[in-house]
Amino acid sequence: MAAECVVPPGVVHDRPLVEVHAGGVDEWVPIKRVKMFTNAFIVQDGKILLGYKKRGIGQGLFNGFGGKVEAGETPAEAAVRELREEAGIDAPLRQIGMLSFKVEDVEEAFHIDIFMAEEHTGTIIETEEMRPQWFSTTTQTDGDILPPIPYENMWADDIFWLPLLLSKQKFAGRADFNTGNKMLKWWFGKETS
Ligand SMILES: COc1nc(N)nc2c1ncn2[C@H]1C[C@H](O)[C@@H](COP(=O)(O)OP(=O)(O)OP(=O)(O)O)O1
Repeated sequence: MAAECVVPPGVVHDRPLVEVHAGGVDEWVPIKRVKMFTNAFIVQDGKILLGYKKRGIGQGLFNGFGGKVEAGETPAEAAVRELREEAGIDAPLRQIGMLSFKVEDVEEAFHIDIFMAEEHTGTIIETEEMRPQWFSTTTQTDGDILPPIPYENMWADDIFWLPLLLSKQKFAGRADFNTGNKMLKWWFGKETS
């Protein structure tokens, strides 16, 4: 019999999920309030566009392009706006994932809708917030020009779910962090096809 899949509190999903990675301490920290964010990735021609965050949350790390969902916006509208603001481009974004993060001593949990597109229009530019850079999504060979995805310089959760995004599998998950950005407990799952 298949093991029961206990989806953590705060993880919003329409369809059944199967566990892919889980670990850490026994209990989830209770979530009282949630703040909505977006994060968007362009994946095309064997490469992924990431941005080096120059300020604010996640400064000094590479991430997708995104930010807070503003009043009156849908997450999809916010994702398009943030991609344009942070990288100067437009893309036919579609939602591929949902993540919930609770950081110790931060009252509001992060609810982040994750988007991706396989094409874009416009010229990629460096902005006040982000320095965009392409990375290779393929197995490295000596002839590769692009560097591999810099997981060592990204949020600790990314290595658990970014491979699901790259293989276009819908996913959801949660991680609880301490104030030093160390993951205390985590769970990531993908939709059953
Ligand atoms: C805790 O783990 C996280 N992992 C990942 N992969 N991404 C995260 C994590 N925590 C936050 N993020 C993402 C969510 C957003 O895309 C950004 C933060 O957005 P920001 O605060 O920069 O939002 P803006 O509206 O752009 O902010 P400004 O007020 O600076 O314009 O990080």
